[in-house]
Amino acid sequence: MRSLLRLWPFVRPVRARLFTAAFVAVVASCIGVVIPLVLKWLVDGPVAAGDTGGVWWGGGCLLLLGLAEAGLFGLRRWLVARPTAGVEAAMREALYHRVQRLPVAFHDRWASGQLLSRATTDLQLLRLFLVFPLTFLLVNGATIVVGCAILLAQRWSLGLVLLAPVLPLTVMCSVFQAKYAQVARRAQDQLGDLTTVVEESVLGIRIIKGFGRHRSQARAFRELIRSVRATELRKARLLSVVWGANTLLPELAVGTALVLGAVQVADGRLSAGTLVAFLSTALALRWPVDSIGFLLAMSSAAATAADRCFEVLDAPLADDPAAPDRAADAGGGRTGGAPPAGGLVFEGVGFRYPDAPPDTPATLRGVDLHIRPGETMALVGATGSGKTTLTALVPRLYDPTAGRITLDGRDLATLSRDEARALVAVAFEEPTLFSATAAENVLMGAAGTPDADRAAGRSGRQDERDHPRAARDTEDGRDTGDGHGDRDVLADRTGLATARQADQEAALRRALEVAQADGFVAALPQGAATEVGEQGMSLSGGQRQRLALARAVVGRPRFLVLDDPLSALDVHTEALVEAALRNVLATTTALVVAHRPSTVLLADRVALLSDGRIAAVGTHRQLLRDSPEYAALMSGAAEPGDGGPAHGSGPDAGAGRGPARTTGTGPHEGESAR
Ligand SMILES: Nc1ncnc2c1ncn2[C@@H]1O[C@H](COP(=O)(O)OP(=O)(O)OP(=O)(O)O)[C@@H](O)[C@H]1O
Repeated sequence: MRSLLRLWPFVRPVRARLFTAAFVAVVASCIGVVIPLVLKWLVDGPVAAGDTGGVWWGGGCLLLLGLAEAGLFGLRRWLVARPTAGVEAAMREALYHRVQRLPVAFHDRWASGQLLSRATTDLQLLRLFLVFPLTFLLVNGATIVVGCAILLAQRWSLGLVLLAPVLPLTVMCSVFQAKYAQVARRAQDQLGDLTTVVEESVLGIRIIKGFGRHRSQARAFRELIRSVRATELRKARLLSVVWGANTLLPELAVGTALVLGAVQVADGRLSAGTLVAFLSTALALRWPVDSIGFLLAMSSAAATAADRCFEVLDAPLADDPAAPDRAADAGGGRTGGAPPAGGLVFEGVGFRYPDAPPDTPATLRGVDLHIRPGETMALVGATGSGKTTLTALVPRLYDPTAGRITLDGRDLATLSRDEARALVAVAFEEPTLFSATAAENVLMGAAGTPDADRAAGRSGRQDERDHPRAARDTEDGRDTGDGHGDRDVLADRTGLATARQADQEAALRRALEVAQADGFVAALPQGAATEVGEQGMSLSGGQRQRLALARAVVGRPRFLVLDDPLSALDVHTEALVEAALRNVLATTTALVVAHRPSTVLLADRVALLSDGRIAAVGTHRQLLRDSPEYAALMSGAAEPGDGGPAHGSGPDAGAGRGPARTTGTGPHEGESAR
C-alpha cells in the first residue's frame, strides 16, 4: 500500500475536489443509513396510530432522503471524473517523459510491451482506484461505523450478533489481500509480455507472412494467452472466496438477528418499528460490506500497477549534465599540458555493455582515434567488432566506461546530452521513421525548430536512438534552428513565423536534395506533407534510409555519424546519394561505418576496428597494402579509382576483385543486405 501513497504528488493538485467528492459520498451513504430511522418512526408512529397524514408525511421524507442520496452520489461521480482523468494524464505524461529520457541501456533491457502495458493498462487501473476504491473504502468504512453505532444504539444484543462476523472477515481479507497482490503482479507482468508479442507480431508481420510463420506465432501466442487466462482464473477464484465469505457471513448474522428480533417482538420486548429499522439498517450495510473484497482486489491491482509504474519512474537517468567527478575522471587520462585536439578524438576509450556477462572482454578496449576537423573517417571492421557501439558513444547514447571522447576539444563527458546531440547528427543502418509527414520526419533533425519540436511532440514517438539534434551552422552565419538573431528582434510575430517557415522549407529542400530524396518525396501524393505511415512502412527501405539521411543532415551538423547509411540503396541511388553526401561531408567532421569500398571511398581515411581495438588507420590504399585483415575484409570487392564512381572497376580491379555490390559474393555483401 506504500506504493499507493506515492501517488500523492500526482493527486495533490486535485486533492480539494477528491476530498469534496469523498465527503459528499460519506454524507450520501450516511443518508442511506438514516432512512431506516425514519422508517422506524413511521412504523411505530403514524402506521401504528393509523395516522394517514403522518404516513404521507413520512413517505415524503423517505422520498426526499432517497432523492438526496441519489443526487449526492451523482454529484460525487461528477466531481471525481475530471480530476482522476487529469491524474491519469499527468502520470502518463511523466511516464512518457521518463521513458524518453532513460538511457538506451535501459531500453536494451526492457521489453517494449512491458513499457506499453504500464503506460496503458496500469495507469487505467490507477485511475479506477482513485475513482472507486479510494473513495469507497473510506465511504464504506464510515458507513459501516455509523451503521454499527445505530444498530448497537437500537438494540445492542442484536447489534453484537451482527458484528460477530467482523473478526473472521478482517483476518480473511488481510490474507486475501496478500495473496491477491502476488497474483495481480503476475497477471500484469504477463499482460506486458502479451503486449510485447502482439507488438512484435504486428511490426514483423512481413517476416511472419514471408516465412509462413503465422501458425507457430499463433501457437506461441496461444500459450501466452493460456497462462494469462490461468492467472486471471486464479484471481477470480480468490475473489469469489472472499466475495462469497463477505456475503455469506453477514447474511447468516442478519438471519440470526431476524429470528432473535422476531422472537423479541413476539415477546413484546421489542417494537415492530425497531425491528424493521434494525433490519433495514443491516440491509443498508450489505453493499458496503459485500463490496469490501472487490474494493480490496482493485486496490491490490492498483498497488501493483503503481509499483510497476514507479519501477520506470525511479529508474536512474544517466548522469546529465555530466557529473563533475565523471568529467574529472575523464580528464585524468590526459597527458601533459597539450591543448586538446580539434575534431573528434577518442582517447583510450573502453566500453562494456551493462548487461554483458562479467567474464567476457569489453566490447571496446583502449580505442585511440583522431578524426581531424572537417575530415571524414570510415570505420571498417568485421561483424561484431564494435563499430555500431563506437558510433553510439558519440551522441552519448551510451557513455564510455573508460577513457574519453572530445568534440573540438570539449570533453563529451562535460557536455549535457542535449549539448552533445546539438553537435552531433546520426543516421543508423536501420532507419527509424515516425507516423508523421515526410517533412516532419526530416525536420526532427533540425535542432530547436518549432516545427521540429511540434513534429516530435505530435508524433510522440521521438526516440533517443534516432533523434539527431543537429547543430546550428555558425560558420557560414546561416541558421536552421533558433539562431535567427536580429530577425527575432525586428520581425513581428507573423513575419518571424513566416521567416522561420521559409528557413525550414529551404533547409528541408536542401536536406532532401542532399539525400537524393527530393524526387520520390515530390512524387508522393501530398509531396513532403504526405504521412509516411507507421515506421514509414509506406516507403521502400531505400526511401526510408534516404529520409533518415536527410534528417541527419538537415541541421548542418558539426559532427556527423553514419552507420552504414547506404546499405538499403540500389546501386544507382547509392551513387547519387554518395555524390550528394560528398558535399555534406566536406563541411563536417564525420565518422562513417562502412562495409564496402564504395562507402569507404567517401572518407579521407579509414580506421580498422578489430576485436574492439583500432588495429590500423590510413588511407584505403595504405590499408589495402599494409593490413591483411583490411584487405581480407575488402576482398571480393574492387577498389574503384579515387574520387571516381564508387562502383565498378578501380585500381584494385586489376587485382581481380569485383565490386561488392555487383558481385554480391564478398563477405560483406551478405551483411549489407541485412
Ligand atoms: N545492447 C547490447 N547489449 C549487450 N551486448 C551488445 C549489445 N549490442 C551489441 N552487443 C554486442 O557488442 C558487440 C559489438 O556489437 P556491434 O553492434 O557494435 O558490432 P558491429 O561491428 O557494429 O557489427 P555489425 O557490422 O554486424 O553491425 C557484439 O558482440 C554484440 O553482441
